[in-house]
Amino acid sequence: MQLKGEVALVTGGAAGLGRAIVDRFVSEGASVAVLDRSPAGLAELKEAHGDAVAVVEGDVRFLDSHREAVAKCVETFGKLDTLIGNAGVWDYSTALVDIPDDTLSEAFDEMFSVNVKGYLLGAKACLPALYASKGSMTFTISNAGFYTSGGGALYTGSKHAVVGIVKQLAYELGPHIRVNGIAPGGLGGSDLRGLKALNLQDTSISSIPLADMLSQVLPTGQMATATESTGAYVLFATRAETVPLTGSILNYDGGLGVRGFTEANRGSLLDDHFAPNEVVGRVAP
Ligand SMILES: NC(=O)C1=CN([C@@H]2O[C@H](COP(=O)(O)OP(=O)(O)OC[C@H]3O[C@@H](n4cnc5c(N)ncnc54)[C@H](O)[C@@H]3O)[C@@H](O)[C@H]2O)C=CC1
Ligand SMILES: Cc1cccc(O)c1O
Repeated sequence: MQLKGEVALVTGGAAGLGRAIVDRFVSEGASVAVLDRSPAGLAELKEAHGDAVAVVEGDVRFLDSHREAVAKCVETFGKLDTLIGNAGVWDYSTALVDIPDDTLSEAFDEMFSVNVKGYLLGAKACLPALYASKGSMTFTISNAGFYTSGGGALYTGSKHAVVGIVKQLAYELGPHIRVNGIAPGGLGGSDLRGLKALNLQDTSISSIPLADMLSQVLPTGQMATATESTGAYVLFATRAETVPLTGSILNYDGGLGVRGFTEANRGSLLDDHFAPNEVVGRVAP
C-alpha cells in the first residue's frame, strides 16, 4: 500500500473522479476526509468505507465549508498530509454567443466560484495543517486547461486559471508544501453537472456518448474511466516518489495534445509495418 498512514482531504469526493480517488486512496492505506455538497453521495461513501473516511457536507464556494472539513479531518485522523482539490462543474461547451446577455455574469460567477475560488479557498483552509505536515496539494484541471473545445469559454477559462494558480502556489508555498496539477481528459464514470445559471444543473455528462467520440480522436484509442485515472493522484501524494515534484501539471488525457493535424493515428503506422503474426516475441492473446 503506497499511502499507508497518510491522510488526504478530497473535495468533490462523493461522485465521479473524486469518488474514485477516495476509493483508491483508502485501498492504498490512506484515511480520507471528503467535502461534498451531496448528502446522498457522502452517505454512500461512509457506507463503503466506514471509519476510513470522514465526511463533511458543504459547498466549496465558502471558506467555512473548507475550514469545517479541515477541522473534521484533523480531529478524526490527527493530521492532514495532502489536499486534492477536485470539485467542479462544466458548461457543456456552451458558446459565448449562445449565453443570454442577462445570464452571462451569473454563469461566470457560478463557474469561477466553484472551479477557481473553490480551489483557492481549499488551499487557504489547508495551509496550517499542510505546513505542519510538510504535505502537498494536487488540483484536478482538465484538457480544457490547455486546449479548446473541452468546454466553452467559461469552463476553459476556469481551467486555464487553475494552471496559473498551481504555478503561483508552488512558488509561494515551497519548500514546505508541494503543489501540482493533473489534467484528465473526458472520463467514464462521471456525473459532472452543468451550470445552474444555464439550466444545466440536472444534466449529467453521462448522458453524452463521450466514449464513442473520444475513441476516434485519442492517440490511446479509448476514453479512460475515473478509476483508471487515479494512479497519478496516488503518485503525486506519495512522499517518497515526489521529492522533486512541484509546480508540475500532468496531461492525463489520452494524448489529446498529440492527436495529429487532422486525426489521431489509428495504429496503422505500426500495423502496416509489423504483420500481426510475424512480430517476434509477441505473446499470443
Ligand atoms: N468528467 C470529465 O470528463 C472530466 C472532469 N474533469 C474535472 O474533474 C473534476 C471532477 O469532476 P467529475 O468527477 O467528472 O464530476 P462529478 O460531478 O461526477 O463529481 C463532482 C463532485 O463534486 C461535487 N460538487 C460539485 N460542486 C460542488 C460544490 N460547489 N461544493 C461541493 N461539492 C461540489 C459533486 O456533488 C460531485 O460529488 C472536476 O474538476 C472536472 O472539471 C476533468 C476532465 C474531464
Ligand atoms: C471532454 C470533457 C468533458 C467534460 C469536462 C472535461 O474537462 C472534459 O475534458
